[in-house]
Amino acid sequence: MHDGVSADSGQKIAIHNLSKTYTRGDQTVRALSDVNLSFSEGTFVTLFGPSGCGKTTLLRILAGLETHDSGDVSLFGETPQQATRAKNIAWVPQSAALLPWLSIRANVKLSQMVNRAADHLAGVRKRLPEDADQVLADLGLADFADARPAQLSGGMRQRAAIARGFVQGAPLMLMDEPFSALDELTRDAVRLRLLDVWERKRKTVIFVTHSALEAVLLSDKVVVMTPRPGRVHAVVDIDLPRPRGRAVLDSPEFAAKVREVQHILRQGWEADE
Ligand SMILES: Nc1ncnc2c1ncn2[C@@H]1O[C@H](COP(=O)(O)OP(=O)(O)OP(=O)(O)O)[C@@H](O)[C@H]1O
Repeated sequence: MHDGVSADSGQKIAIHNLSKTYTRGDQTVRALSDVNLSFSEGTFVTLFGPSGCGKTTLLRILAGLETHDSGDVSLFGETPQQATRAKNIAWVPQSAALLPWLSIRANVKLSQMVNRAADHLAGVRKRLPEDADQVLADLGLADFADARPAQLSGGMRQRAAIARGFVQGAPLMLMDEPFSALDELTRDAVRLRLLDVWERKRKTVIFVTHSALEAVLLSDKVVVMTPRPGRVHAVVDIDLPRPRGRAVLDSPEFAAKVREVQHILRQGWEADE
């Protein structure tokens, strides 16, 4: 365990002294206070903590969807707004948000086509091609590529949304509790699919969750956040070997790491009391 570190580099995600206050009427909420984090490319990072600790606010700032009051964010040398304009961020939302009139394949390829068109207009180098059918197959959707979203279960639609994120070819994927609407069994299965595809592609991912188990299973680093004001309490390295399949869920090392993360979160709460 170590504190969040600050650094700035074109090869990193670097967040330095980031603060954000919301104002509603005469009330203010300090959603984020002095957040410092730094991650290298290809890291799977989870923002973990209870409701109201600023996870979504931080993710939305990284995505260029929310402003911040002070501090700096560098996404591989770009501001969030520059990265968004250059289509260098893929956003995987809580609900799949697929276009109902398009097939799953067309949904997944749409953002890829939009991104390529944007690259062409901007005169920038083409991004690495991702084979949409292969990514759909990797996520267990090969037989549903021609189906419409309404013909899929919730878990399958969420897998399609994840496939769309990978296929976009953006170097950074931001995932806002993408499994929160799924039942526990489906959630387990989709987590393992995501893990499998990510371990082969190693994109930089920042993932929001309330679940210590999910955070430990997926991540290289778990950012433990505490509320009032939202801030980083600790960054925990998850050094469990990869690839991590279903078997890791039953290992004592996994259980110990989940307990460690939960304990660190409780310490953060108790320090506030
Ligand atoms: N648009 C807004 N206007 C005012 N306050 C807001 C707004 N968005 C978030 N907040 C407040 O900022 C704080 C952090 O909210 P945020 O949604 O980022 O937390 P979170 O950790 O993602 O919570 P959850 O896990 O419940 O989604 C909370 O106190 C919340 O009420």
